[in-house]
Amino acid sequence: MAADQEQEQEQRRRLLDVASRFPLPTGCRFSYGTAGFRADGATMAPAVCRAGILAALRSLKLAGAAVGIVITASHNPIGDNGVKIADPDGGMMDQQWEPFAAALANAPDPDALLQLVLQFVKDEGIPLGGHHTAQVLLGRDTRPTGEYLLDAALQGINAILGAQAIDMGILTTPQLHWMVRSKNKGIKASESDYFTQLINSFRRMLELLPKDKGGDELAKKLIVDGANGIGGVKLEQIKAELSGLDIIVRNSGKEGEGILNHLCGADFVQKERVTPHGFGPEDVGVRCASLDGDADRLIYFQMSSSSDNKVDLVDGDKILSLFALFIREQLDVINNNGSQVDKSLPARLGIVQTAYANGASTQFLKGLGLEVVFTPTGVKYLHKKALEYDIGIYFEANGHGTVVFSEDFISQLESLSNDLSSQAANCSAQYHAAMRLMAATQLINQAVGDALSGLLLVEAILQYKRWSFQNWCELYSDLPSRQLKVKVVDRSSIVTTDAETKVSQPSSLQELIDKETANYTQGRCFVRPSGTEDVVRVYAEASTQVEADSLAKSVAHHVERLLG
Ligand SMILES: CC(=O)N[C@H]1[C@@H](OP(=O)(O)O)O[C@H](CO)[C@@H](O)[C@@H]1O
Ligand SMILES: [Mg+2]
Repeated sequence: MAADQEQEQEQRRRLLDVASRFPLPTGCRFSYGTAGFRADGATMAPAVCRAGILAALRSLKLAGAAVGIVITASHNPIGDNGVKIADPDGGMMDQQWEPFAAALANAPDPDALLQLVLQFVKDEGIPLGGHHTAQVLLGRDTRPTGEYLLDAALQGINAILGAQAIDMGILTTPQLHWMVRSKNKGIKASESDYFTQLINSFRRMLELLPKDKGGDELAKKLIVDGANGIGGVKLEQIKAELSGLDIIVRNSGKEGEGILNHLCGADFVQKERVTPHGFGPEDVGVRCASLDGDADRLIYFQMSSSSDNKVDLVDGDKILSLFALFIREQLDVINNNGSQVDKSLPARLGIVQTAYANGASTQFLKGLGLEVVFTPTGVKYLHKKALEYDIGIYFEANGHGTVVFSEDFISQLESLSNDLSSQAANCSAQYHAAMRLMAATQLINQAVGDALSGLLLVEAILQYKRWSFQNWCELYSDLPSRQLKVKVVDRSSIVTTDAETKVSQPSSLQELIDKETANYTQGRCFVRPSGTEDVVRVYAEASTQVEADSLAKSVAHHVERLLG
């Protein structure tokens, strides 16, 4: 008993101590946004330290399962930084904990922080006091404030008795998520295990290419814009082992090559529709890809003319469409093979998009007979929805996305592959389709969207289909669209519904949007408060660029007038 009381005292002392080492500056307020906390890197230490406390508590609550912390601000400017927490399955932290995360980050003084933690552990039944272990894996990107913030996170984790922090080094966001997921599955979880899995499954995909299709070989050259972030660094490490591809990394993050996310990266190229820094006329006609600063976003592009720097863009919606076509094709081969009717693989395939998905992509996917559903913006919503299917494919237009397979589906696929491999059928189309799906489950990062693994799956599928960039780009034509940002006094005064496609408050705003939209052919427009910036976002689509611009502009005026 006395020992228990001592432990309890020690726990309180540690929490008070760490909170006084990272005081919250007056007037500072953190909100848990679409992807964790994000702000000027120099101001982030209190929030990151408290995220460390939170991650350790989360691990304690979940019987010591490993939880992850990534220190990154993704595509934001180099001066910013942020922190995201990964749950034991490798996905984003359970949303039910977000209010506590925000309250903890904003606790005004050490005593308030202690009381908050004590109340929370009581409510949640978390075994505080050092009798149980907790484990937190940490990773960070290449930002200059990363090391200092990593130390703040370590101090936060170490303030919880029984918690162990493991620094996994400088990583892409999806690498850390993959490590957390693998560790909790009891499989090898180091960086070299991650690379081996990617390289081997990519090789298997190429070994399974149809030999009899004919036609031109796909150009092997691929130029990757690494956004001067961590993704380019990692790709440089493995590119020599990727047979069948000739990868050139630009904006690779090497000293002197440029500034993180500045005039480069997936966010820049997708929004501006121009070439990133470091690309020029000699690259016309070459397949190119862009990653974002922490390599969880992927887009493709190609320059079509040397007279300007405009690009043809393949965004997340088209990557999703490519994955959907490929997976559906393999399922069709497996299930419609006349000679093996007894061997089928029933699978519910679901496509998950947000309101930002280009309307043409949704129409294309629905036209294929696929089930398409919508969630609010943010991977945490999309991923969760995708898990409801045997195979769930989700992407945001900006290039965040992945494919998830249910455990049940994977075990059925495994047993089907085993059955077929032991029969004369092992050279059949059905067997190859099953093997391709198996390789895809290994290649794609099922924890979270991953630009590196996504890129390799794209490349394998393009080779499988013998599609050039142009073939892919012409799958459907994007509807012209426009995104605008509006500064308002309080963006939280806008409340949305129906996966953010409608405004419920102020109600007069939705009436105005409807009235404006009705004036345009193929018009679609919605507004929502951003979860990462202090702005209201306006999105509009219409049959011409001029109309999309004009619709966005008139709705932005209404937002300004009502809330500015
Ligand atoms: C329109 C848009 O691109 N929104 C982005 C952006 O969220 P906002 O809540 O819109 O600020 O950042 C998120 C995190 O990176 C990303 O998931 C999302 O897609
Ligand atoms: Mg990112």
